[in-house]
Amino acid sequence: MEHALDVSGLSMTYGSGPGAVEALSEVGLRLARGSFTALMGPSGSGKSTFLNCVAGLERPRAGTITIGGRPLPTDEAEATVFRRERIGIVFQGLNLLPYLTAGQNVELPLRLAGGRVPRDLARDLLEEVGLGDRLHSLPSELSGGQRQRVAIARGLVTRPDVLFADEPTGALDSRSARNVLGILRGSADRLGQTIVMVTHDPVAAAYADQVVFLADGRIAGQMSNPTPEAVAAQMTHLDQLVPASAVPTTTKAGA
Ligand SMILES: Nc1ncnc2c1ncn2[C@@H]1O[C@H](COP(=O)(O)OP(=O)(O)OP(=O)(O)O)[C@@H](O)[C@H]1O
Repeated sequence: MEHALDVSGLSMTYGSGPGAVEALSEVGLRLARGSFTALMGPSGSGKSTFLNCVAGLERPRAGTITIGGRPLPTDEAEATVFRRERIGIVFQGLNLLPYLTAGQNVELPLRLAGGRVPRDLARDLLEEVGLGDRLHSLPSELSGGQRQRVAIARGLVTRPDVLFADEPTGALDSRSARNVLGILRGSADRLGQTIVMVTHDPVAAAYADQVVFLADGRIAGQMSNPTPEAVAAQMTHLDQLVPASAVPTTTKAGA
């Protein structure tokens, strides 16, 4: 079966010599299409490094990354095009452009890719995230949670093979966070969108089909059908987990 994301032997080292930091060692992961995966682990365990590598923003030292059945290009220019067309990104640093409306922000990845922008696409996507009436609003006129929902709509606009989200609810109050998580859950269920979300929050992780745990740059465990209680318990025992011997291969819930 072709996976939405297939990563093997992913290793990443920062720096060189005695001060080198091995941020990822031999990480492997396979994700089924339409699956929603939470990536968790202690601070410094390699979560951001993993996301940056698989999203083509950083180049790993070793390993292969296949997205939607196609290898992530190693050439910088080709990787940029691949990322624009095949990968959705909702990262902290990638804020909305303040002088563009919500609708224009959503359309931006398609415009940058030089593609035709279907007339009602931005409105439809904003409706999908509950903001159908804010097409013409500037980011400054929206709440933090609403801005995050626009960022998700923008991440979905190219119908990417995988949507990567880094702490998408980190800065939100619990009501807005639930709203955003419900939208991610709905994108997986209704649109068949494959999602990988980094989070520190067991409640957020429980919205996913499965949780993959990282510790010291290695896969340290996997949990299907997570509950907040089970995730929290696992997090407190992460250092005692035996590293997973097989490559975690996730399936969609109930699949
Ligand atoms: N640009 C960099 N240069 C040197 N070391 C780095 C760099 N980025 C990350 N690291 C190191 O790599 C390791 C993994 O970092 P990473 O940011 O991926 O962890 P994380 O799990 O995302 O942490 P957090 O939850 O705190 O965001 C850490 O030891 C970190 O100090």
